[in-house]
Amino acid sequence: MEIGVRNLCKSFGDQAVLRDLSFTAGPGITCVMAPSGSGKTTLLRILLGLERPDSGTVEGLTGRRISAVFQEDRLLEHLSAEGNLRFALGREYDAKTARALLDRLDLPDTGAQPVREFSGGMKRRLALARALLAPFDVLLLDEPFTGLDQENRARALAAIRETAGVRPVLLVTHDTADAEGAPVVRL
Ligand SMILES: Nc1ncnc2c1ncn2[C@@H]1O[C@H](COP(=O)(O)OP(=O)(O)OP(=O)(O)O)[C@@H](O)[C@H]1O
Repeated sequence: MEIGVRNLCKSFGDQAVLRDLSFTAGPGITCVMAPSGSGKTTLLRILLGLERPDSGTVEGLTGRRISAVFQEDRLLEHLSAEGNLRFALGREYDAKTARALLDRLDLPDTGAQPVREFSGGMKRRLALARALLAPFDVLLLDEPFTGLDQENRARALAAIRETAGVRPVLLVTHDTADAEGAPVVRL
């Protein structure tokens, strides 16, 4: 399956944010390179159906389950790692599957410790784990490696690649290193 973005335009007042943006995202990772303020959040909000474009269309998302890592972690700070995953995944939560992924992401067992006591990188990895554990057809990742060192970035990228398989992933970043051979779309 693929996502087709066709001639997307979006302005706020007289500020054109997306100007005739077109691209196709096929199986696996497509990197969206976006300098700050270039409209990446606006693009993701349009893909999530939270914002309407002025013109243009998005193909391939109707009826699809989208899982996302947002620019902010959007975790429940008073809950533990497990509490966050249980809350988000409901009946889909499986302790063994979750632990295996958290191990892959190098997130140790933090027991009942609330997320507010986590480091930024730990929160980011938990947000990524939550997105990867949810059932999805399409994955939208907004700078998922923020706060991760090289080693953990590589682990996270490998986990994303393996989990997504042939399902489309839009990996939004301003770091060229994140592309690693994936097709690149520039905003
Ligand atoms: N609802 C809105 N009303 C008015 N202007 C907006 C709105 N949303 C975004 N903008 C403007 O559109 C431009 C692009 O915003 P957007 O958040 O999409 O960029 P971004 O690439 O995600 O930026 P950053 O990487 O800094 O988060 C910005 O100049 C922003 O001020």
